[in-house]
Amino acid sequence: MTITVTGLTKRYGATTAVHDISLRIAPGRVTGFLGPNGSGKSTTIRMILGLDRPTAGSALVNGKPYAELKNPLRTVGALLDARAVHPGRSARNHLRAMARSNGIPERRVGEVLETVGLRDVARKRAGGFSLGMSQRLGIAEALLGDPEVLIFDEPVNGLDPDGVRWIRQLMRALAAEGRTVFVSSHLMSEMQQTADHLVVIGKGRIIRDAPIAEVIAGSSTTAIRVRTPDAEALRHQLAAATIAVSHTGPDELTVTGAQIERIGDIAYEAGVRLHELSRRDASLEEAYLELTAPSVEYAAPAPGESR
Ligand SMILES: Nc1ncnc2c1ncn2[C@@H]1O[C@H](COP(=O)(O)OP(=O)(O)OP(=O)(O)O)[C@@H](O)[C@H]1O
Repeated sequence: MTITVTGLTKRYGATTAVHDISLRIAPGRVTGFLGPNGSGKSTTIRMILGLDRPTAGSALVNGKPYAELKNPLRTVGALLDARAVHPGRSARNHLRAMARSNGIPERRVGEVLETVGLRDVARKRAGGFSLGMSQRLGIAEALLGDPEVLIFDEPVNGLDPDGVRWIRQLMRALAAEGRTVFVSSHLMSEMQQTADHLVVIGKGRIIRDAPIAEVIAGSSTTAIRVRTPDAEALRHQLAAATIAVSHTGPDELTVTGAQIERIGDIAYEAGVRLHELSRRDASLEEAYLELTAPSVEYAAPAPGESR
């Protein structure tokens, strides 16, 4: 099942939270949804879930607006920031009530409690849960209807390293089962290990919608290092091919903005001997910060720097 967003726009008075975005979020992979604070991620997710009405455009799940889905919880499972669990209710009773009112078989309650690791505390009051346990209960809710589409808004908030790794493995497993997994996060190192595809948004507009490998390769901090006894000769050849050399040492060059194969070919054709030709990939964090720098609304000066 695909999430299809077309020309989606949301205005709150004078603020345009989401501005004419179009996306196709495909099944069988984890799509990360990234963007600075206030860039419109939650607003977009709320519109996909029918919790907010678009000013213009549409957000469809399997071709239909959320409100028109026959069995919404069995189609789309979601974990949002704010969850409302009656604090006096046990996790099990809470899930049972949800299952009952949504035509979900009761055996799913035991299954999801097992999946999220809350089986042993299922009879305890949810009000006494730690942040991490509440987060797991929210995920149990999302999984309850065994939906094909899963949307997680900041799922690793408050989880310890073990919980963070568990979420990563869960999302990978859900995508491997062919489900559509859409997840927002501010944790770049985590996203780098979890997502196949990224949507980056800034000030309500799409900045990038591409496989994660492309996003990283597109960063100017992805560089190629060349070691050669003929550095000067190679530098001339690269300049002639308008390839940027960012650093030259006595027997080495650092090159940006070119494919490694191209550099190897240029060296070969010029008869330049290479002792090393290697790529240093940018981290997702570097690529992300570069992409979103113009869209950051709430920037603080760097420590020790005045504005
Ligand atoms: N109910 C609302 N009324 C007025 N403005 C709103 C409302 N909801 C969101 N906004 C505004 O819309 C913009 C986008 O907010 P949104 O919460 O979607 O961003 P976000 O990317 O999820 O941010 P964060 O990473 O901080 O959670 C912000 O400028 C926000 O102030």
